[in-house]
Amino acid sequence: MADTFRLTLAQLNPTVGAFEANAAKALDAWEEGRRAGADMVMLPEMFLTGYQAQDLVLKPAFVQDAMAAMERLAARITDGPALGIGGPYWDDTGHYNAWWVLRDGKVAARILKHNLPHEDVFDEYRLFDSGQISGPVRIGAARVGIPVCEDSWHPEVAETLLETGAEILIVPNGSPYFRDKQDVRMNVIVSRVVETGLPVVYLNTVGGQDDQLFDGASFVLNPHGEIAAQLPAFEECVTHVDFTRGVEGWRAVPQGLTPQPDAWEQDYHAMVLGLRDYLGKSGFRKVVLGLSGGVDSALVAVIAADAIGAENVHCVMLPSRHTSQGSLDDAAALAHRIGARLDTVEIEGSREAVTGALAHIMAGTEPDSTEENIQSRLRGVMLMAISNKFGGMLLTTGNKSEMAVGYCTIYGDMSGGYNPLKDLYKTRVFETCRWRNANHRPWMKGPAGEVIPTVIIDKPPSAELRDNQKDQDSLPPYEVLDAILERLVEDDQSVAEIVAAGFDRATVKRVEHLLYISEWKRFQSAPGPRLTRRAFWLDRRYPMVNRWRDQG
Ligand SMILES: Nc1ncnc2c1ncn2[C@@H]1O[C@H](COP(=O)(O)OP(=O)(O)OC[C@H]2O[C@@H]([n+]3cccc(C(=O)O)c3)[C@H](O)[C@@H]2O)[C@@H](O)[C@H]1O
Ligand SMILES: Nc1ncnc2c1ncn2[C@@H]1O[C@H](COP(=O)(O)OP(=O)(O)OP(=O)(O)O)[C@@H](O)[C@H]1O
Ligand SMILES: NC(=O)CC[C@H](N)C(=O)O
Repeated sequence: MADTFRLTLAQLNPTVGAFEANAAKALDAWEEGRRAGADMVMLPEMFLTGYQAQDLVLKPAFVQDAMAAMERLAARITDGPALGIGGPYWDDTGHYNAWWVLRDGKVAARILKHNLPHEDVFDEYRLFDSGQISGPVRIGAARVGIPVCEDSWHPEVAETLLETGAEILIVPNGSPYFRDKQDVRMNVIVSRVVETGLPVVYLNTVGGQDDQLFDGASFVLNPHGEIAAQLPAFEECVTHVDFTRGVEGWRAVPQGLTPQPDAWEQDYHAMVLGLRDYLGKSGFRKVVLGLSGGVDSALVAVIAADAIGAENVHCVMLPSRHTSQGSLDDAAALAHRIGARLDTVEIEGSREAVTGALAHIMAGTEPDSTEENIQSRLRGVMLMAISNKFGGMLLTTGNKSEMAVGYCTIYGDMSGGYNPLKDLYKTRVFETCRWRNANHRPWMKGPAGEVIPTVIIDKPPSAELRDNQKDQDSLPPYEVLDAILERLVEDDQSVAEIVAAGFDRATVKRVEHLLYISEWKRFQSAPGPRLTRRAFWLDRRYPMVNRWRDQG
């Protein structure tokens, strides 16, 4: 019997619901594997339907369609390697998240996911039944055991596979990104390697789906934890891994390891890919955004230029009487540096028209945030008109600090279809601008160099909705605000714990209050790429009506 086994890893980007396009990608990878003499070509979890398909997999017509597409794909897998690919499977016993092994024109095996994730962004108890643990499958000279994603996060499935004769573990994944997740995965898989003494192949999906990013970064570990292959993060890649059998069993032949990005590059790439895929997969090619001369819209414009090319980014400066010359100059400099179109639309005339029309109702009242918000909403009206007319999606720019405390105007600057900064705290916005000015990568479509003028990064943030307004008039300094928010949101700390860590109690209570009273705003906010374990959406599901406050 041959003592070699060649596995093709297809770290590819599917689109939810695009069965034929996903099957075509799988088939291309299979052809590539066949040309390379592979024994098996492997695609990620639920690749045929795209992941996560959420409640679509509760719909009989969707699953029937997917299973029919799978049978059609199977019929084409002849005279070549086996093809492993994820897709739903329903029978009389239940509804499963399955990984299908196609060979010789038919379905050779279906591996049913046993452990269903039901934390953070996952709700698979609601969507699937837990499958019986399947035994290993013989492919060429090797018996492969197949834990499906979450199955590899617990010892049980891998142990059973070892006991039933598995020689190599291959894990198809739909593992969504959060910052430094790769370290978490590596620790999990090292545990499986240590427990079983088997080589483990970890293949992840790549691409954006709504708010979630799948970062690829697939890898292969040999017994004793040696990394034999490391694929790129956030990029598609098809590669072949050879295994040879020696006296100690199968080992992957080590190959070149793609360097992995640091946390700043990970987040930046996640924001770029998240935007590119959200636009591309929803059928958009262009964006429009309000460019204020401030740091948030500057970073969003650069992310957009990197995602879809500056020629597809339409920046609009919408000055009011409170807009400083500095803001006008800074917006112009930014647009010039990235090479994007910049138009100017004055809002002063329409502001006067709106306040005039309301004058008889507002008579006797004092100016307050009402008048400030009208400016913000007029910008939304103008920008949405440009979006409607020319077809670019409006990007909104509120960072995580602002979204957390509701420091943004509903139906005003919150207007827009996607928000690249939604999960990035303001202190990280500044740092990310500096990182992008100092770094350029081949996957960035925008220009290299100092694309964001340092004056934009260094000046005190201002909404410029009234004269001499600064964010710090309404909010604690961002270093303090973000530190408190991180403890409240990411770490679920109590008020007492935060105060014990040295923060002023009144400030902590104020931030807690603002966080809770703006839940409704976030409910109505645009989606954005998930960068942390606690993004505002599926990771953190809080009620909008909530009178509880931490008394600590
Ligand atoms: N629980 C709830 N469910 C449903 N609606 C609720 C609500 N609580 C208040 N509301 C409604 O929300 C309204 C208040 O919210 P909203 O109209 O957004 O206005 P509001 O939050 O009062 O003011 C906007 C804030 O965002 C700041 N800001 C910062 C940066 C940029 C920008 C910008 O616009 O460019 C703005 C601005 O300085 C101001 O502090 C109320 O009139 C009330 O009707
Ligand atoms: N004068 C303006 N021209 C164009 N867009 C504007 C203008 N002012 C605000 N906006 C839009 O509204 C968003 C909220 O901006 P604002 O300046 O009020 O607060 P910010 O959070 O400091 O954002 P930024 O750092 O981008 O200025 C901006 O990012 C921008 O998209
Ligand atoms: N799709 C899954 O089963 C996810 C498993 C695991 N919790 C992860 O995030 O990678």
